[in-house]
Amino acid sequence: MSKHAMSLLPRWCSRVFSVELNGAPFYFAVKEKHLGEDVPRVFREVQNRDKCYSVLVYCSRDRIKTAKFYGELKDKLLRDLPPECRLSPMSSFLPKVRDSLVKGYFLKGNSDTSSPIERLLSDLIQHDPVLVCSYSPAEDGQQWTQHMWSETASQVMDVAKEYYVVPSEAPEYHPSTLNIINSDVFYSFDEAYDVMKKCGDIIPEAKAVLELLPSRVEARNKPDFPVIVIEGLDATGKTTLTESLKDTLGATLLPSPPECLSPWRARFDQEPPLIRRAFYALGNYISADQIGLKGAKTPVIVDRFWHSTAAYAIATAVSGPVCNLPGEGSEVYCWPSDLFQPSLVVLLTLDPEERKRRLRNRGQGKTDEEEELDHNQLFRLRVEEAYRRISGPACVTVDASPSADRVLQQVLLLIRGKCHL
Ligand SMILES: Nc1ncnc2c1ncn2[C@@H]1O[C@H](COP(=O)(O)OP(=O)(O)OP(=O)(O)O)[C@@H](O)[C@H]1O
Ligand SMILES: Nc1ccn([C@@H]2O[C@H](COP(=O)(O)O)[C@@H](O)[C@H]2O)c(=O)n1
Repeated sequence: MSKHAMSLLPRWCSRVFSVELNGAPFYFAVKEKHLGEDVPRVFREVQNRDKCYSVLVYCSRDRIKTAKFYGELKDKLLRDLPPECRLSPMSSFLPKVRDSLVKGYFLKGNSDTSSPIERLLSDLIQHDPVLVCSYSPAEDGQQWTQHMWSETASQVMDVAKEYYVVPSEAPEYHPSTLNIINSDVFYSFDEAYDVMKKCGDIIPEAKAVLELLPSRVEARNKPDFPVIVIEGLDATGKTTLTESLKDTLGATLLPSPPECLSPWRARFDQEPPLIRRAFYALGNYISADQIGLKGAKTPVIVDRFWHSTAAYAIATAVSGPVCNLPGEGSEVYCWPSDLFQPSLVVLLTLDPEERKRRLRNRGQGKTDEEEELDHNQLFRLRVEEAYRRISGPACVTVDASPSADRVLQQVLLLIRGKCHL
């Protein structure tokens, strides 16, 4: 067994395992002795002929490689596994222990597919950073056991220990919340920069992004003029409002991510969350630099900023209903201490049906995340709630359903109240 896999073992019996079936998580744990507990739900409906496996990707020191490999693993499994084999997202974590989450996949096959599945897993365990387990009924035929596989110099064996699987309670928050900090959301320039720098060897575009970054964060003075950020889901009217604010206030309008990143955006949108989110986080620091420059001469209006970066990242990392999000007041919602704080952040909200109507009328292409917003009402609710929970500055919500002019007047009132313009 590799030394990385060994490091997962000392607290193996304290770990909780989660398998996501049709979007709902099922939790189980393992025990060395069986004390008459139930069979976990995820195994209850498994037929006698079925066989189950887990493939967990343990985190090597190279986070970039691990993140890339996790995405590639899914493609490989989908491509090489027999079509009858069912693949579900899986994770394992130590409750309440930060950064303890490891992700992977749960496979369900049957006696006809077990040989090709096992051949593929044997190959994986010898070449890739994975920990493989198989699950089978215990001798009494009532319980299920987990067998951990181990690779030796020449073969793969289901070695080590046999554990019983038992039901486990759902954690208070979604397990993904354990790893959000500095993997999905970056709280300092240095953390995001570090990821982008390490990408340089495998993603040539990363070098071009690094060259665009300001040399020193917070190097500029605080802007003399107010800086107003407009946030909201797509088609809530940000572009319409920011254009009007620019004209009415004689302000400078800055889009986010900044225009200089446009050539690289589609490239980074294809990358796993660690890399993609580092790209957007760095975009905010470039915007902050531009804000410092322009804000010395005019008020500045920014179309999206940090709220968008954090809210979309948190809402994507966590699945299921809004109650799965990290609790209100969690450090996950804190503003990065080294990032410029705008004078006012306005969040435009809109009834989902009206938003869809505006999207249809506009008739433009949509990004995958925008498609997701359309199809997945829970995702939309999680993004909106994450927006509301971010603090330092918190956003002020404005109903965007009245006419464009009424929305403009409403926001001007807020700006005049808060920014003395
Ligand atoms: N208050 C409003 N009432 C009715 N229609 C509006 C209003 N504001 C904007 N629209 C229309 O809704 C559509 C979406 O608006 P807009 O492009 O400003 O949204 P957005 O938030 O910038 O979207 P995205 O983030 O996807 O760029 C446009 O066709 C726009 O003309
Ligand atoms: N500061 C920002 C701005 C945007 N994003 C991400 O971009 C997507 C929405 O942008 P649109 O141009 O389509 O409005 C969304 O996926 C955000 O995650 C960001 O992260 N930070």
